[in-house]
Amino acid sequence: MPNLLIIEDEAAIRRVLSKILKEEDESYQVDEAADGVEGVKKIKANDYDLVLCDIKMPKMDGVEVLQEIQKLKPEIPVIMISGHGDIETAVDTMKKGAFDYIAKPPDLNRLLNTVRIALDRKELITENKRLKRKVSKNYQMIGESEAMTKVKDMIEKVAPTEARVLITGENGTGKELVAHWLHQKSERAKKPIIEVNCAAIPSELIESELFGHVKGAFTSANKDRAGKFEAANGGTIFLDEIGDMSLSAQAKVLRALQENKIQRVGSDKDIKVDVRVLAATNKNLKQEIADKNFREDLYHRLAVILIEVPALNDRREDIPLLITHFAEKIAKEQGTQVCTFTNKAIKLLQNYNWTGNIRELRNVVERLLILGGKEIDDKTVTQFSGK
Ligand SMILES: Nc1ncnc2c1ncn2[C@@H]1O[C@H](COP(=O)(O)OP(=O)(O)OP(=O)(O)O)[C@@H](O)[C@H]1O
Repeated sequence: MPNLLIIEDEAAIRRVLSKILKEEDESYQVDEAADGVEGVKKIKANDYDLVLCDIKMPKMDGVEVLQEIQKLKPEIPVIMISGHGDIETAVDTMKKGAFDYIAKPPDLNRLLNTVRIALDRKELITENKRLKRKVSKNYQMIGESEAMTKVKDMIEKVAPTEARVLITGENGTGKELVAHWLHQKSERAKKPIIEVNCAAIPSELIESELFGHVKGAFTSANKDRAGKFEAANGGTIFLDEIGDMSLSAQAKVLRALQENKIQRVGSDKDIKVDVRVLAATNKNLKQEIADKNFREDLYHRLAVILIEVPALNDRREDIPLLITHFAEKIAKEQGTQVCTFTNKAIKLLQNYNWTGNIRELRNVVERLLILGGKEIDDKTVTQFSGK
């Protein structure tokens, strides 16, 4: 239900605006303030999705109110209402951050349109914030073992630089998580991180996926299309499972890294790109080089910094923390109660041979939560863990 506030000293205009808005949409909750001071007080006390604010008012004028809102709650869009004499001021308020302005007497269509657009934008901003919070929660990195501390320290050091990083480690150890942290803690964090799973894309499509193509480059290319490198411009590209990339794609990636230029498939026009490259693999690339499956020159370009993510079996001391973390997370996702694990149950899980690493540990915790009840003991673990 959108909450709107009208700040206007002329009672008649306040009433008209309020009526128009309520008639337009029954869900609009419209509140009123008779001057700037009252308006600011209300904004401090309540959550509004939109403020309509007159410019000329006694006590505190609209420009001051706007500045106050931007200090208090900058996410609220403000639409200024201007009289004949203050159109110039109204235009000026837009430079100061007002969403828009409408002239008195208000044109109905224009007013409703502006209100709708402002509310949509506010919703997008809120949604965006929520998603960002969710993403950063999802990418929590648990672990205080020596091995994990080393990884975290390395991330802190390397993330703000432009260095390319090769992340190695077994499946499910958290390589993708490391890549996201490197991006989030870099200057490029405001731009996207684009992930490409090189193993999941057929080799004949990988070049077009990475570099895009022009119409007619191949049978199904019915229009020009940008690739992932262009999409990541200004940000980061994360080439996951790079050990599975075809040799011809490797040659093109090498060129992109050497020259910061790419060409769409089917075109010889160079496109400049500014992309930081992070790559990950669970393969032993040195062995792949020896077997002629991976280019040595590309390896050296990619592995400026190497981060090796330890296997879970090499950092068992993190297992109790991870169990609690996943137990809480899963309970939250499923809306169930958080369950506890007895010391014996934790010991048992600590001593397993984890071949699927953290991903496998999460699955086991989930299975136990579903089947085991409120307290998980060693017997339940033996019964249900499926190990
Ligand atoms: N240190 C950690 N703390 C909490 N969760 C983690 C940690 N490391 C990994 N995870 C979680 O474990 C799962 C697997 O991690 P991720 O996908 O990063 O592994 P990966 O090494 O990239 O796997 P793959 O090689 O299969 O692509 C994800 O759900 C991730 O959020």
